[in-house]
Parts: sequence; structure tokens; C-alpha cells
Amino acid sequence: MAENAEKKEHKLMVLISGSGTNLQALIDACGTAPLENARITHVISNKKNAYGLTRAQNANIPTTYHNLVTHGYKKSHPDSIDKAREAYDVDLAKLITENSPKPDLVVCAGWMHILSPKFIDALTAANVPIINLHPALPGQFDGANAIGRAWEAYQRGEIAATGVMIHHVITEVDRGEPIVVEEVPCRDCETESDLEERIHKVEWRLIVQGTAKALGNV
Ligand SMILES: Nc1nc2c(c(=O)[nH]1)N[C@@H](CN(C=O)c1ccc(C(=O)N[C@@H](CCC(=O)O)C(=O)O)cc1)CN2
Ligand SMILES: NCC(=O)N[C@@H]1O[C@H](COP(=O)([O-])[O-])[C@@H](O)[C@H]1O
Repeated sequence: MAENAEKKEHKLMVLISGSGTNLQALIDACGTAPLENARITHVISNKKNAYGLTRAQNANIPTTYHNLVTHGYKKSHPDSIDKAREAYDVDLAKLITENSPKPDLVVCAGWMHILSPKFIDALTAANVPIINLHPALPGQFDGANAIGRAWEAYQRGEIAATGVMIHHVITEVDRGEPIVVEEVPCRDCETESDLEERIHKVEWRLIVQGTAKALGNV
């Protein structure tokens, strides 16, 4: 206990858009090695009905819903979706950097919004690193629906395996330096949802490992 007490607390902010099973893996892992000194201080979702918000509330973690449309960004910039997205991202960055406590790390855990350079520059200036969970191998199936595209590529005989990675977030989507990577071999006569289920189980482990590694715990 004395040793833990000496270690600095690591504050995590988690961005989600969906069911939050990876958020739940982080919630369950905080307080024990390798996240013995980590605490999730805030969860932000861009989807109002994201069950991950319920998971956070059940764990007494403050939550914020921040949406491009319902919060008027598109209405304020009717002629430019890029300007609307930038304004949204500027406010998202403020939500993260100007609310106390400022996090030590932002974890994108199923966060389905492409972050603009304005957001990334703001967090870099505030010295808050960002990592992301992506269900593919580095340089393979960047972007959304990576699992579905991997399953289809296997059916076409183009790949033998897919995987999961946790990577640093840069402007170029899913091209940041990998932190932890695990291959998931594809299987014959397996449905897409079977592959998805196997991948999710790897994600729930890697999101903990990758977060710990990004914090310098391992
Ligand atoms: N600048 C970056 N932003 C994000 C990264 C990144 O590496 N750099 N990682 C993604 C997460 N992600 C894949 O891991 C991802 C999420 C969403 C999309 C996408 O096409 N989003 C669409 C909206 C889709 C939807 O609402 O269903 C969009 O933003 O227009 C691509 C990749 C997080 N952001
Ligand atoms: N490009 C990122 C991406 O596609 N992420 C996907 O979103 C899911 C979120 O699940 P969750 O909300 O249950 O954690 C994850 O399973 C992951 O495959």
C-alpha cells in the first residue's frame, strides 16, 4: 500500500460512441496492476444513446454528451462542414483541457469521430497525449468498419490474419505509432460476427495493456 501511495495518480479521460465494452474493461482494470494508479475522471460521448454513458454513470464517473449536430455546430456553420467540425473539436478540446482535473491521457475507446488537426494541436499544446483502439493491424483497414472489411478480405483470400492495435493518435487516421499490436488469425467457415467476438475479447485485454504502456506503467 505504501508503494502505491507514493506513485502519482494517472487521470484518464475516455472518449466513446457506443456500447462501451472497452470502457468497461478500463473501468474494471483501474485500481489493479498494471493500472493500479489509474482513475477515469471523465467520459465523453458524441452519441446520446451510447450505453457506455450508462456504464460510466454506474461507476460514478462524470459524463458529457457532445454532439456535432444537436449542439448547433452544423447550424452555426451551414456553409462549411469543415468549419463546423473544427468548432466542435475546439470545444471538445476545451472540455478536456480546461476542466479540472486535466487528464494525463485521453483514450479513444470506440470513438467514431475523426479528430481535426485543431483538436490534436490543442491537446499537444496542453501536453495531453491521445491513444486509440483500432481493430486492425497497422496500415491495414484504416477507418471505420475495419472488422467487416477484414472478414471480407479473408473471404477473398487476400489476408490470413487481422488484429487489434492501440496506437498514438495523429491527424492521419489510424496511422499513429503503434503502442501494442496483437494479430488475430482468421478462420475458415467463421461468420463475421464470430470474428468480431474474437476481436472484441482481444480489444478488452489490449486496451488495458496499451493504456498502461502509454502511461509508462509497463
Ligand atoms: N485524427 C484522428 N482521428 C481519429 C483517429 C485517428 O487515428 N486520427 N482514430 C479514430 C478511430 N477510428 C478508428 O480507429 C475511426 C473512427 C471513425 C471514423 C469515421 O469515418 N468517422 C466518420 C463518422 C462515422 C460515424 O459517425 O459513424 C466521421 O468522423 O466523419 C474513422 C476512423 C478516432 N478519430
Ligand atoms: N475505428 C475504431 C473502431 O472501429 N472501434 C470499434 O468500436 C468498437 C467499440 O466498442 P465498445 O463501444 O463496446 O467499446 C470496438 O469494438 C472497435 O472494434
